[in-house]
Amino acid sequence: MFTITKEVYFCYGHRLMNHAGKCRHLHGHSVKASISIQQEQLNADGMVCDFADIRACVESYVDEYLDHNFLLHKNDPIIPMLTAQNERFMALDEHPTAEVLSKMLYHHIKQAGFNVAQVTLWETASAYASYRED
Ligand SMILES: Nc1nc2c(c(=O)[nH]1)N=C([C@H](O)[C@H](O)COP(=O)(O)OP(=O)(O)OP(=O)(O)O)CN2
Ligand SMILES: [Zn+2]
Repeated sequence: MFTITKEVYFCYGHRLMNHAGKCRHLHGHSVKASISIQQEQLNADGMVCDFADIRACVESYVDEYLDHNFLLHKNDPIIPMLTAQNERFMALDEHPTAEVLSKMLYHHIKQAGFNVAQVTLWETASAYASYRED
């Protein structure tokens, strides 16, 4: 089994509504997503797939939904204020944690046809979450 990994960087603002500590306040992250693709066999070019194809797939999703966006739970009371100010945000059914965001990226990449093994989202230099389906 071969596995390749591509890293993509972007940033977002968010808050975790029910967090007991500082993360319930509005704040932002400059993050790294690490996307691993696996295949039993290499293609005719000797690759699992081209790193550039992974980047294009991930960046199209990131640019549309995540990068420089504000990620909020759908029940966050700040949403009406952002709407009134014509500010950009995305309301999620789940809390915008690193776990949830790595799962969202995983599903997009899988739906695009890649044999994705795992997505890891580094939210800070010391904290990351991974999603995979075994
Ligand atoms: N399981 C999770 N825990 C936390 C998440 C998360 O997504 N999943 N998110 C946050 C905050 O949004 C943010 O990521 C803060 O994380 P933390 O590691 O506490 O950040 P710090 O830089 O302050 O931590 P240091 O220990 O000072 O490096 C919180 N928890
Ligand atoms: Zn955070």
